[in-house]
Amino acid sequence: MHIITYLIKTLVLSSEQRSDVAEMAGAPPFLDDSAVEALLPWRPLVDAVERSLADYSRRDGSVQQPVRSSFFLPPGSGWFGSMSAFSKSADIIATKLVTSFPENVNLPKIQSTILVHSPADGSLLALMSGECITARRTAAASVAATRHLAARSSVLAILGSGVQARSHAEAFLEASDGVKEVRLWGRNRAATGELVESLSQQYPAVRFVHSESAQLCVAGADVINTTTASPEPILFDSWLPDKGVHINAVGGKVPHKTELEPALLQRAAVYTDSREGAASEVGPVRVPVHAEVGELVSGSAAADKDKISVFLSFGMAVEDAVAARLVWSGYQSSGDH
Ligand SMILES: NC(=O)C1=CN([C@@H]2O[C@H](COP(=O)(O)OP(=O)(O)OC[C@H]3O[C@@H](n4cnc5c(N)ncnc54)[C@H](O)[C@@H]3O)[C@@H](O)[C@H]2O)C=CC1
Ligand SMILES: O=C(O)C1=NCCCC1
Repeated sequence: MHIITYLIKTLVLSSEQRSDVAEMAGAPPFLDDSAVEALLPWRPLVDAVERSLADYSRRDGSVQQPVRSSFFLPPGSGWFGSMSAFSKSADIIATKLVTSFPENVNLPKIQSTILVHSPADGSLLALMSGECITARRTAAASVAATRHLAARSSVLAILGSGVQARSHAEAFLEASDGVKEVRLWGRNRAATGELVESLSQQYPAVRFVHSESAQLCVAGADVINTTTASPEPILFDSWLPDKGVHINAVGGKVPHKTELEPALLQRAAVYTDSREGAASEVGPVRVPVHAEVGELVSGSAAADKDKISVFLSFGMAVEDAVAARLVWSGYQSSGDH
């Protein structure tokens, strides 16, 4: 449904008037999260995000993406970010307006809307709810990084039990081969139990473990995904071996990466999505970046196999753009307009 149409229909008009407005032509459609979810299959998304990382890292103009602008809202509990990118290969411009309100109870803590523009003539093509895209493209970036950095993905550990925890479990199970066991630990025991139960029903062939502690969860895991909003470290250096583990560090206190103990970051080989993004948001612990994941994808840099690897995922607008392209193309060919 068109967003202007929707707003007018639901807020102002009588039922007869509503059907007249529904016929109004030319307004860009608004795709809500259930529409987006139905048009965003995992494997094409992971492939598209992986390619977007490589396109970005080439710095050849095929991706235009300024560092996102953001600000905190007084009294400091909220954050607003504006992130735009053009992707030549996806032939799209996308702008995501995103907020983080960690104290929200009845609303998602991360909320967003995406505006999709045509690079051919600048017209506004569509508006999309950004929550599903954010959940999925972030997990897709972790799967893409894991493809290039992990020796194995047989045992997966996920710290956290929220939106990103679920999307990471789904992304690995849908788009990564060889996952046999998924362990989950979350500070909120009840929410973690519910997530384990729900995933067990969704993927009956996979072994899910509700871990008693974060340390037990990560012991012996091949891939660790940290997906909490914790402002303090939840993953510690002494818990992990010298090498043979890959970590996707996704969460933290927005916008900084705060989930990993500094000693762990300092001894790991650190990778990121964007050096510029990392430089503006990494927080107080400064570590050298070995490579961007996109450089690994394109082969212009090689992974350091002698160390634990950490992918510091800050989130990039070009990931939203290629996800929005999949949704938009699916919508156009669905006949649902
Ligand atoms: N890198 C990226 O591109 C993106 C990163 N994020 C970040 O990922 C994190 C998770 O986001 P969502 O899953 O959407 O949020 P959510 O609110 O659905 O889940 C947050 C999880 O963190 C846990 N948590 C909160 N405080 C904690 C603490 N002090 N110690 C341990 N666990 C704690 C909660 O129990 C919950 O399991 C956030 O930090 C968010 O900013 C979100 C979207 C994109
Ligand atoms: O890239 C994103 O989208 C986000 N990144 C940091 C936290 C909020 C959402």
